[in-house]
Amino acid sequence: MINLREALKVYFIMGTANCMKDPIEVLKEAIAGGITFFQFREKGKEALIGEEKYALAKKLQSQCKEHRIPFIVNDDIELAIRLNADGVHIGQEDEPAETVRRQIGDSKILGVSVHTPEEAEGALSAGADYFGIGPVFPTKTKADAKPSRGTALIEELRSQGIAVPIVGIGGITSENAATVVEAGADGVSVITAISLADSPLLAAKALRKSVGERGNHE
Ligand SMILES: Cc1ncsc1CCOP(=O)(O)O
Ligand SMILES: C=C1C=NC(C)=NC1=N
Repeated sequence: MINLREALKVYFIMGTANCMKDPIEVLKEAIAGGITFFQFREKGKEALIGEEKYALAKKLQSQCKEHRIPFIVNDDIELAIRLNADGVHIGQEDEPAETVRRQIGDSKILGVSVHTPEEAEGALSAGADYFGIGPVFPTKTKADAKPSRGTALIEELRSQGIAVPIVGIGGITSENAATVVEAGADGVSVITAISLADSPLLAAKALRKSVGERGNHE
């Protein structure tokens, strides 16, 4: 099993809706820039479905495999199982985490979005391997995102002694990423900071640097 806390440092999430360029090219550059974890999140009105979605996911998964980067699927459990993906990420509105854990088995990674201490409690008892907490900062990428709450919940969970791996998400860039990690997150999860960057490579590099800096605060 990988060291999830380490792997969650720079967690890139994307689907066709988040890219202007070819998603395969965007992921190639993001990997070259140093992302450490990838989630295929195909959502929105023009989202691919069926065999087209599967074919793109397979190509993105093979790029991740080549560079030993965990490949996670958002929401679509069936696709994750068909691909033998490294895991899935689910929200509170999806199937209950207990059900998903049973479907994917214990060796796969289960990520859960949480917005309150109660949701965190529930996710933990369901066997979540990491939490996605956000939106930390305002974001336009997820239309139905809840109001941004900064790092309050991350700090609250850490003060309660909850040690589970956590990534912050929502409006994160290389400018504000360090504050998310300083608040107690193990890493940051981004969509547009990388997917819409002129150079996804340089964007990933800058994020890696800003997250890695926590170690240099000695
Ligand atoms: C999927 C998701 N969940 C909470 S905010 C968000 C969107 C994050 O996108 P961006 O990194 O572009 O703000
Ligand atoms: C909504 C989300 C929250 N967090 C993560 C890591 N992924 C998501 N899709």
